[in-house]
Amino acid sequence: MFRKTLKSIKYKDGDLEILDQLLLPAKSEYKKILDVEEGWEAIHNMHVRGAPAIAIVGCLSVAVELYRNSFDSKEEQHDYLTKKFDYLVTARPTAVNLMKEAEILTEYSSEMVVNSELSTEDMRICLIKAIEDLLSKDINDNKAIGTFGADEILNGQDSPCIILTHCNTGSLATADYGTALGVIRTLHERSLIEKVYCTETRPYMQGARLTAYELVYEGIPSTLICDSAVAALFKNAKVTAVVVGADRVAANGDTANKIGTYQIAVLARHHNVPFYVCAPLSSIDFDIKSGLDIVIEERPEKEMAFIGDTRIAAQGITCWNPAFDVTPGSLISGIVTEKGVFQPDKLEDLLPYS
Ligand SMILES: CSC[C@H]1O[C@H](OP(=O)(O)O)[C@H](O)[C@@H]1O
Repeated sequence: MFRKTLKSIKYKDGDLEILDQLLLPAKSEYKKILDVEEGWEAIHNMHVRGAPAIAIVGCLSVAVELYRNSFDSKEEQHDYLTKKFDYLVTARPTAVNLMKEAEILTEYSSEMVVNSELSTEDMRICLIKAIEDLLSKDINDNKAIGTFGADEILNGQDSPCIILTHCNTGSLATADYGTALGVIRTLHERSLIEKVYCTETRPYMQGARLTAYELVYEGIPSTLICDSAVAALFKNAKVTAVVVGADRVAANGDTANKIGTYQIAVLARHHNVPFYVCAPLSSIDFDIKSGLDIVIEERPEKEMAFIGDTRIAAQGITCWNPAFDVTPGSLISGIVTEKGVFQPDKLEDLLPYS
């Protein structure tokens, strides 16, 4: 029986399962994550994907191990945690969220090592709780992004919107509700969506397989388009705004996001369509000055040259398969975060929150 769900992550008391997104939309099956190694593999092979979901599943896979283990000292526990996160962050290089959460948790752990009032067991319990809290924090952040983004797009008007989105930034890319797709959900909750257009998003097909699945599941009026149809859409439809996610935002507002985002931003500028990046603060990397310094992951040729087990590209052709591209801040109308909407060149205003 095909049981529809949008819950990308199921977690309770040290038991972790992920919705296997390589099987969607045909199959809705959960995959157990029994340790950090399996967490790394699920992220690296994209059984789970999406910058926030990657961070949450990575951290929860550490919580799974902390649940099962006990330690002879706080120093031993800190070393264990550090080694696990050093390994996890190698699963995929572009999204910054997991790296940031790893830094925060490792810092928290080192503070507990020197806190004589805390036992080794206290430290283990505190670390597990800090990781488990990421789930509810992500959902709350996404709801705030949804509200700020919807208010920004509406700009005081109350006429239904036509929105274009790229890739998947919904419940399947986060703990729930989503970032850019969270803005769409908020507009839909206010009955202010006329139509959502989502791109297929080759080659992993996040749009056709995941975003379309979420939009249909929520009953949001929507249409799927080829990645190559965006210019024609802007020419033929009055698109109110484009909303996309982010994997890493540099200090100057340049944003790495799914491949194809940059060309949509160029087209949006040409057609005077507002273009918004929607992302939590954990996607902003103030240590990176500009998009030039963002590492862009290249995925295996097979993911581009095949659909399932069927080869679609001519034998012998080489493929270039970057998973992301960088949109310059100059093409971004605003960066929608859980703290509000910020101009790409004014992200330093977010530093007090970071
Ligand atoms: C909620 S941000 C999701 C972000 O991650 C996606 O990449 P991938 O599917 O390869 O993990 C895409 O860039 C989305 O914008």
